[in-house]
Amino acid sequence: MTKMLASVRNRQEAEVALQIGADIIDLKEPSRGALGAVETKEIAEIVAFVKGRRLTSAASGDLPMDAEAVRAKVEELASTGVDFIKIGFLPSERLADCATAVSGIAARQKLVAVLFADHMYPVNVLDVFAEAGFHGVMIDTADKTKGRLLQHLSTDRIGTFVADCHARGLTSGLAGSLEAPDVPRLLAYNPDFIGFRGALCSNLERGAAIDRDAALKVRALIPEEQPADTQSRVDYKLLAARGYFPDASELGLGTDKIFVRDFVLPVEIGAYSFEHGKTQRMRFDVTADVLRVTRNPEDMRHVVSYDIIMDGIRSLVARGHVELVETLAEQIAAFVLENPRVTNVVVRAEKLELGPGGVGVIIERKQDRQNAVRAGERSGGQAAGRQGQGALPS
Ligand SMILES: O=C[C@H](O)COP(=O)(O)O
Repeated sequence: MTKMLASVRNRQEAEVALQIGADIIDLKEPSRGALGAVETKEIAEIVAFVKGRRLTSAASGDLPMDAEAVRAKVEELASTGVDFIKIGFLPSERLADCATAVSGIAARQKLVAVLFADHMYPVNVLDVFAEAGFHGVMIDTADKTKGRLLQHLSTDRIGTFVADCHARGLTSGLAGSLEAPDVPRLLAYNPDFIGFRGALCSNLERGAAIDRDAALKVRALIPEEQPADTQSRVDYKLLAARGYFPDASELGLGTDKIFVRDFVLPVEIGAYSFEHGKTQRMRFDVTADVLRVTRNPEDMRHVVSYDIIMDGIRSLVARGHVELVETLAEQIAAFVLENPRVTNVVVRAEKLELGPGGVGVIIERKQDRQNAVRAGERSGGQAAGRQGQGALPS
């Protein structure tokens, strides 16, 4: 399951992170940059205060790409007893040397490399960290004034990054001025953790103190692991009030329809030879019946995001040439129905360049409850198209 990482700057904030149930308490001083370090002595004190109740991590500071400087700082942080050390890597011809310089430490301490979505890296960058024995790799943004993670990387590339990490035995993390609506979109790709600072503060102001209510809202968007015995005596109403919807059909609130209309994309599609090796415009309309989970929808916990449908269509289209519109329509329907809250979906897939008007297909598919429960149990997330290489800007 995906864990929630909360970046805190001191013990008071660590206490709030503990109370709201963050899975990883990450020590970072936001006024000192994207990976600003908290004083080492304070890190040790906060780790002692947390006392194993949660995982802890610490940011290394914005280090120069100098092997000895990186090694010395990481060694210093390892003495604090923190579970993970996050080390920022800027693109540099010395990046591999810096990673290798801490491989000895990686044998006894979990190290997480942080790459920045607003920088460009060589395509083999994940291999460097896997070979140096890193525990994981995380993408964040370096310049917090220049947009959210999803403004730098498409969900498709994020999905590829997560899959590429997993293929190398690395855990994967995502962060970068994330906001609440980003969360379900990112959960769909099953990253190992998602990290927040700004979203935990009032008005998304990452330099301000953590706001308990804002942090609780983010927490509620990321399903928590339930103790094994909760299944038999689960109270759906209570869980729903806390933001978890293991089986929304139990709530008896019926369904609403969400839709994506006139979504036009260039697609490699067609059975004719003249349709190969090029794209043609297609229009997609999708309407999904979604089980309601509350009478008063107020935030992202209560909805199925139409962004996820658009992300899914983009990912499926990015897989490459498809012969038939029927095939693509089925794939879109299957993807939408992977969400356990969707009971029915209508997909209209239309080629726009073959006739005087559009040509295509409309299909309607229903949820198979058995499959829905299995899909929900599997991951709590859904994603289409996790293929390809080079997820990071290169
Ligand atoms: O490690 C995660 C970060 O602290 C994210 O910070 P941010 O949400 O302000 O970009």
